[in-house]
Amino acid sequence: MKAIGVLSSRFFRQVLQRHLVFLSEPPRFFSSIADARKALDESVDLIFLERHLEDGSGFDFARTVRRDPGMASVPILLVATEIDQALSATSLEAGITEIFSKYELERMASYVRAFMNSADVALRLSGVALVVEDSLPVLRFIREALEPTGLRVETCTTGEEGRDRLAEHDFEIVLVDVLLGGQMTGLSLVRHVRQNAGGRNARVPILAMSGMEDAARRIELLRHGADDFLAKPMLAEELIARVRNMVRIRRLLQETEAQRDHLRRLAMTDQLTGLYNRHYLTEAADRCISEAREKGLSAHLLVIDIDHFKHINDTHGHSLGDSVLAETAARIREVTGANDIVARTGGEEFVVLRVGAGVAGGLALAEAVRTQVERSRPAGLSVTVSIGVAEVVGETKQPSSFESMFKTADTALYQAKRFGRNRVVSLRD
Ligand SMILES: Nc1nc2c(ncn2[C@@H]2O[C@H](COP(=O)(O)OP(=O)(O)OP(=O)(O)O)[C@@H](O)[C@H]2O)c(=O)[nH]1
Repeated sequence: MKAIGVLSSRFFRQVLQRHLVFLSEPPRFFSSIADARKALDESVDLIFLERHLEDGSGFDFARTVRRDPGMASVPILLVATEIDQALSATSLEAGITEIFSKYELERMASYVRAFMNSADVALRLSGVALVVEDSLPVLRFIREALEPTGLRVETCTTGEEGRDRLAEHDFEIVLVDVLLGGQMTGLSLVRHVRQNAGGRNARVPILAMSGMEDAARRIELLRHGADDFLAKPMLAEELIARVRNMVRIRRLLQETEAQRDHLRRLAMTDQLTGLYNRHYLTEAADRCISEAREKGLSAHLLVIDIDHFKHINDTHGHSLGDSVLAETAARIREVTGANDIVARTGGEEFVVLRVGAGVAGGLALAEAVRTQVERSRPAGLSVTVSIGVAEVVGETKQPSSFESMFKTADTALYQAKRFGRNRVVSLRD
């Protein structure tokens, strides 16, 4: 961050510097407009200014800065002893960004910190921008404006070409001209992208551009899914600022969605085993069972309970008990399929719901779980499970629910425990 201070008082320079110690490079100071002008030959990100300078007024210097199109958006911060209406009006007219009293330099430091943060974010642009525009000079102008931000710019001259590129690659942002060379207009390209919901780039930010002062067309574009509109001829600074804002908003949205998905996964998952929890099971199972009924498919619900788990805990400790739970869950996962719902519903109890298996499908699955656990010796221990199965046969179309299937499977489990454990009992729901 390159800052300059155009200030006449040596004492005030020191005061200012003390408030700006967080800058990576200290500001370069000048007391005359003539010297400060020379400094503008190199790039400058921020200017501190006083009203009265050795060889003229600070306002004149601000006007000089603003006449340079490359410096149109550089913040100019005026520090003044007294702020009144006349000073504010002249400052505004001269292009000064903000006025701070010499007695509240902490407020100015906060402004500078916020500006640095936003400049940091701006620096991090990456990815590819697609520009669909049939004028080669405009394409060149956009490329030259955007590439220094870190975006790579891909260009094409017709809507058809744009549509094909959008189907093949992910873009950070799309800039589209309203009138294009081929059959497709900018509007039809915008509609194509937005109508293809769920498709690649369906939610990419779109900035429409046109030289026509046609409000109806602008509204139409925005209605069909363009996010912003820029009139030609464009200012490079405005183009960059809008693109940065759009990309930043999209990233915020993506981050929020990722956090939401993560929280959703956490809310439906059992932390110890990674299986679904009871909350998710009760929500999803009723939906699956009623779908099975409507389609005339069978459904099997298995309630799996580790035998004498209290004894395992008491003998080997709670931590080893946890390992037994996690490994038993992994063994159950090995013999179940991607369409089965597998959950841990309580301490040492697991549930599997399978839809669409044959008549003996539930029993076979339960046997597979039982033998897999027994054979694998979770955590190096001799562990067995008892399993109760509730079966709903497809063709009968009898009404059933998760609650009633769970009750039936629980009754079957109770019988399996009573008959000596390490076995499967199946009952019709
Ligand atoms: N390590 C561990 N133990 C748990 C967890 N949740 C519950 N338990 C323990 O699991 C044990 C369950 O014991 P019981 O319900 O008496 O059943 P059991 O000893 O398996 O006997 P049967 O089911 O009749 O074969 C209790 O000792 C609970 O403290 C857990 O997350 N980790």
